[in-house]
Amino acid sequence: MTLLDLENISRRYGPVRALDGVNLSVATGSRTAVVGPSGSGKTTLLRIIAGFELPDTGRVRFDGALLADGPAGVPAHKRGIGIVSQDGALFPHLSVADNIAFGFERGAPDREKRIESLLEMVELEAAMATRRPHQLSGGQQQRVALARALGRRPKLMLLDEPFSALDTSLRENMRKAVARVLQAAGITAILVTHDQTEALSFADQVAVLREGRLVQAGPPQAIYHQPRDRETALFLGDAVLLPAIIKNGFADCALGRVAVDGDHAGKAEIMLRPEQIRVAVDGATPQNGGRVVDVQFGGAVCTISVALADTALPPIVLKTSSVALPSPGNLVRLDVAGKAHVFA
Ligand SMILES: Nc1ncnc2c1ncn2[C@@H]1O[C@H](COP(=O)(O)OP(=O)(O)OP(=O)(O)O)[C@@H](O)[C@H]1O
Repeated sequence: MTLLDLENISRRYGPVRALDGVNLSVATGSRTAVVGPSGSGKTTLLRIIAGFELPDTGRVRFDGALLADGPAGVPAHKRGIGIVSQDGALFPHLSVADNIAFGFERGAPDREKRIESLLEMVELEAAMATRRPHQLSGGQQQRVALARALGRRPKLMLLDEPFSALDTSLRENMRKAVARVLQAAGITAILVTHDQTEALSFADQVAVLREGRLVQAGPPQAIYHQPRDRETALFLGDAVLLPAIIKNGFADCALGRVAVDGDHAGKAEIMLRPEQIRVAVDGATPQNGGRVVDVQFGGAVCTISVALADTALPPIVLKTSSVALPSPGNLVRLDVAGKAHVFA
């Protein structure tokens, strides 16, 4: 079932088209991640859903109600949509408990019990309730911000880069914790992030914006392996791009004969994710491999550049483990796993 439906949303700021005809559906109970380069319209989209901004044209439907129809709309505080921002935006002069209870309806019964259960939900100790925000770590502050937003019992939670101020390991823990909490509470979520890995691991739908347009939306695996175009492919991760001739489900390219998706025939560009190409130091011949021209040791994941035989293409960049790492000058065998993607 659809909880949120964005229909042809456009928004301009003077000459800037922040959003241009965006259509997006969000299913009840799902997690959507919105990604895109800086200035592509992510925050504007979130603010339009929250009700802090109204579209120039287009409709926002939420839970059976029309929240915005062009510049006419329901105000943010009447939408029942929660939001957690980058800095958490806690009230510095209020205790954790008072911050959390801020969202409760006036004279709410069971105040203390609800605070306690929200703290538990976001995995914070009850003893934290009396602290002030400045006495908490960044991760703890974000958990309180999430508890405060959950306290309003929203059907939809908007997460605007809520992990970006945290360091890498804490980020990952928080992302998992937030996903767990939202799932347990049955709350639909939309996350805006700059971090592609975060988007791909958090969401069951990834929406890619570019210059105010929705380029592609779909499950993370599909977006990653079958991106609409070269730009989206490179935005979401490293990619090996090769010219090829396609025939009967196979591509002839500088890596030899490679299975491809789709039913394209003729000249095309194909894409492989580097992890689809296995590097072996044994059994290499010029027909099934290439020569290592550069090795970057990186601990668990190392990067090697390989010049393919009989081609003027620049060396391809691959990832490999530090075990049996080749050296520059070695001839290596390259085996492709899975199918290459063809840009139609
Ligand atoms: N209030 C505003 N007035 C004028 N221009 C604006 C305003 N808000 C956003 N813009 C412009 O609209 C475009 C989209 O901005 P938006 O903040 O939505 O992008 P974003 O994808 O969230 O970017 P970032 O990743 O850098 O946060 C940008 O070109 C921005 O400069």
